[in-house]
This record gives sequence, structure tokens and C-alpha cells, in this order.
Amino acid sequence: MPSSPTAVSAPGKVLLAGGYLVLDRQYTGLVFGLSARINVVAQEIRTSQGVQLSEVVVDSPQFLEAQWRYGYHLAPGNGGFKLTQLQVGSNQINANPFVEITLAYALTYIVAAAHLKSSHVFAPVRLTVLADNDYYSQPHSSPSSSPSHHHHRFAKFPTKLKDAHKTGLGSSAALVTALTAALLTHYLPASAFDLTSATGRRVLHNLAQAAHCAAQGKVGSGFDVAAAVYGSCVYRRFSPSILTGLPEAGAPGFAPALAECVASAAWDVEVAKEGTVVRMPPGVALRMCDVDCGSQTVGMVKQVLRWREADGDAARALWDDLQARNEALGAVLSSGDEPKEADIAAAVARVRELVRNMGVASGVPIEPESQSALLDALRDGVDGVFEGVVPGAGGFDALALLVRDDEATEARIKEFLQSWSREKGGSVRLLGVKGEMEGVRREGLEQYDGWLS
Ligand SMILES: Nc1ncnc2c1ncn2[C@@H]1O[C@H](COP(=O)(O)OP(=O)(O)OP(=O)(O)O)[C@@H](O)[C@H]1O
Ligand SMILES: C[C@@](O)(CCOP(=O)(O)O)CC(=O)O
Repeated sequence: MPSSPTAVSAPGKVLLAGGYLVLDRQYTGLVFGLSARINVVAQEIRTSQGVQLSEVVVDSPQFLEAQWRYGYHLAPGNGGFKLTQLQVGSNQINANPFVEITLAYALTYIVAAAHLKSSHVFAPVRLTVLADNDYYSQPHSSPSSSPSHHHHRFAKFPTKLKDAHKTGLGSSAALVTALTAALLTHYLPASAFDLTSATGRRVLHNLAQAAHCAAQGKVGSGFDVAAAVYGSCVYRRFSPSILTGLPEAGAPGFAPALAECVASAAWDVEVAKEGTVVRMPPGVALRMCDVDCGSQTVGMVKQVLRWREADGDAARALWDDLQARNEALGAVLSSGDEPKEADIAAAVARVRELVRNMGVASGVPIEPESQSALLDALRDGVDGVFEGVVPGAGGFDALALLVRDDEATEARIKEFLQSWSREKGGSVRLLGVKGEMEGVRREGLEQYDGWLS
């Protein structure tokens, strides 16, 4: 009997306050999960009786040529599973390192940590990835223009995934987290992995962080994976040294090292969400704007860290002040009494001020002038917009706004952004996403009608 399909989803992220600081364990980030989710459905592939296949198929049916098929085998010297991408039709192989590395990590972990025999055979599986449309800024067959009932939530994009313009909501972290969660839930008994338990989430978090760092080729703060697992939180990063001894997937010793790493007590990450540590007050929404003006700055993190190194005491004083203002913003948002709109606006403005100072001091366009002008115009010209920031690393790509949570405000923002885009050139657009508290979760299958083959 094939097992029944398993569906999970993980949210996107926005770092409302704490960009750069959160790279250092002495500081924290104010992280919000977003209502845009990446869903993964795991289904057993039926094979003819007696036929055994070591195969995993990953499909992203919203995009062109987005299927990745892998065979896998155990690598010698306890190296865990090594994957080999198989050609699909006559198409050139297009690698997806986030998918490939996550599969290698999750399958290896399942065998190594669940004490399965190393000769363990997995029933072949198909994983279908469905992402909420706001992760990508391409025009698409929107729900209203698509009469077919099964396209009501997930759009078809007329591009390959590599050509899709991402909006920066953390698709890779949500993907890695949801894929890992789907595989662990699908292959392990509930007694060995339970997504809803604190232990299950810790295993998922540690494994997804390790896989995401390997796929990215660098160790960031990891706030995006934390948001995908835990949802909105105050985040203090893990010490990067936890990952330094880990061999590459497939290299000798990888399997036991991964199991040990995931279970290690050295994970010193702190995720605070109990009580009212992080939340949006009633009547307030966190909204995102996509700023698609084409300019991008690379190396921002390096340059800010270089300034911090060089400026020593002055930089430390600025970061300490900014941390206090970030915490004050968190406190205003989560205070038991309903905060006044003016208090929210003032707390965000105080954060913005020091972020701008950090940008000037480091020479990095964290809140570039064009973004300052847009934020000021929204705040001063649109009723219901309290304040906003350039989130995360800053730059030209996005804005996060704190606004009154009603349709009239939403309509005013949209209208304002249309005329702003017309007058200034470029394209600024309000996304549909809102801040949301919940992290990874199991999903029912009904919402994927028409997408599962
Ligand atoms: N729908 C999807 N199906 C399969 N893989 C996906 C999908 N969406 C994203 N990915 C993977 O994630 C990668 C994009 O990750 P990247 O970290 O560059 O962007 P992001 O996480 O969305 O943005 P940011 O890090 O700026 O928040 C893609 O190249 C692909 O490997
Ligand atoms: C600059 C940094 O603190 C935030 C980057 O955030 P984003 O990718 O711009 O959302 C880097 C990090 O936390 O890994």
C-alpha cells in the first residue's frame, strides 16, 4: 500500500529591524514570517511490482522546465547519500543546488539518525513544490485571468525558474525548510519525527540551517530559516562554528557528522516568541512593497563589516544604540495595551534614523535616497501608513510598511504607488503578503487540486 501524500508549508520572511546586527550573536533581529508560503507535497511514486528504483523527483509545475530527477546511492566511508541528477527528456540539465543539497542532507539524516540499516531502501517519492505568487515579480496568469479552477492560488509563470525575478521574501529558506520537513514527515514514523513538537522543530531547524548554508555556500545569520521554521520571532543567531567541522555531503564521515551536528547541544540559537514578544497589534498590518528598479548592490555585507572593523568604538556605539531602538520597536508592537499609531510611527522612525547613519558611515546605500523619499512620501501622504523601513540588508529592492489593516488604506497605497511609478519611472508595487505569526505547518491536500499528478 503506498503511503498517503504528506503536505507541509513554510513561510517567507522579512527582517523588520536588525539587519547586519543580527550577524553578530551579541545583537538580535526582529523577524516576521509572511503569509506567502512555499508548499511541498510528498507522494510515493508507484512502480510495477518487483521494480525497485532509487529515485526522487522534484517538480515545480508553476515554471517552465522545472523538474529535477535524481538517482542516489550510498557514498563510501559513511558519506551518506550521493545524488546524481538524471536528464529529463532532451532538456539540458539545469541544476538546483538548494533542492539537490537538501535532498542529500535529509535522506542522509533519516538513515543516520533514525538508526536505519545503511542498506535501507526508500520508496521512490515525487515532491511537488508550489510557491505563493508573491515570491516572484513576473507577470503571470493571475487568478482572475485564469478561468481554470485549479489555478486560483498558484500562478503559472511563463519563464524558467532561473529567469524569474525574485522579490526577496526568502524563497530558498522556505523551500529548504518545507522540503526537509516533507521528507522527514514522509519517511519517519511520528514517534521519530513530529513537526508539531519542540524537539521536531529543533531537528528541522538545525538540519535546514545546515543544508541552507551548504547550498548557499556561505553562513549568514540564518534568520530566514528560523522564520521558515518558527514564524515571527526575536532571533539570536547560532555560532557559525557549529558547522565548520561538517564534511561536504557525500564525503567520508558526512553521515555520522551530520547526525551529531543536528543533535548537538552546541546550537545556541535563540528564538523568542512566547507570550507577546513579537506580534502585530490588532488593526496593524505589516505589508511589503516590491521595488523593481533594476539597480542592485553586491558586497553590502562585506563593506558594512569592514566599516565596523575599522570604526571600532564609534561603530559599536552606533550598533548598541540601534539595538536598543530595535528592541524598543519590538516592545511598542507587542505591549499589552493597544499602541497608538503615533507611537508605532515614532519607534520605527527612530530605527530608520540610525540605519541611515550606519549607511552614511559605512558608505553603503542601506536606505538609499530614492527609498527615503518614497518612504517619507508614503508616510506623509497616505492616510493609514504609519512608517516603513528598507528591510534586511536594505538597498533598492523592497520596503516594509506598518499600516492600518483595512481595505481603504490598501487601496490608497496602491493608487499612490501607481502614480509614484508613473512619475518617477520604475515600478513599485504593493505585494499581497502580510506579516504572519505561524511557522512551518502540515497542510491539507484540497488546496493543491489540479496540481498533483
Ligand atoms: N518554486 C521553487 N521551486 C524550486 N526551487 C526554488 C523555488 N523557488 C526558489 N527556489 C530555489 O531558491 C533559489 C532562490 O534563492 P535565493 O536565496 O537566491 O532567493 P530568495 O531566498 O528568494 O531571496 P532572498 O535571499 O533575497 O530573500 C532558486 O535559485 C532555487 O534554487
Ligand atoms: C544583512 C543581513 O543581516 C540581512 C539580509 O537580509 P535580506 O536577505 O536582505 O532580507 C544578512 C544576514 O542576516 O544573513
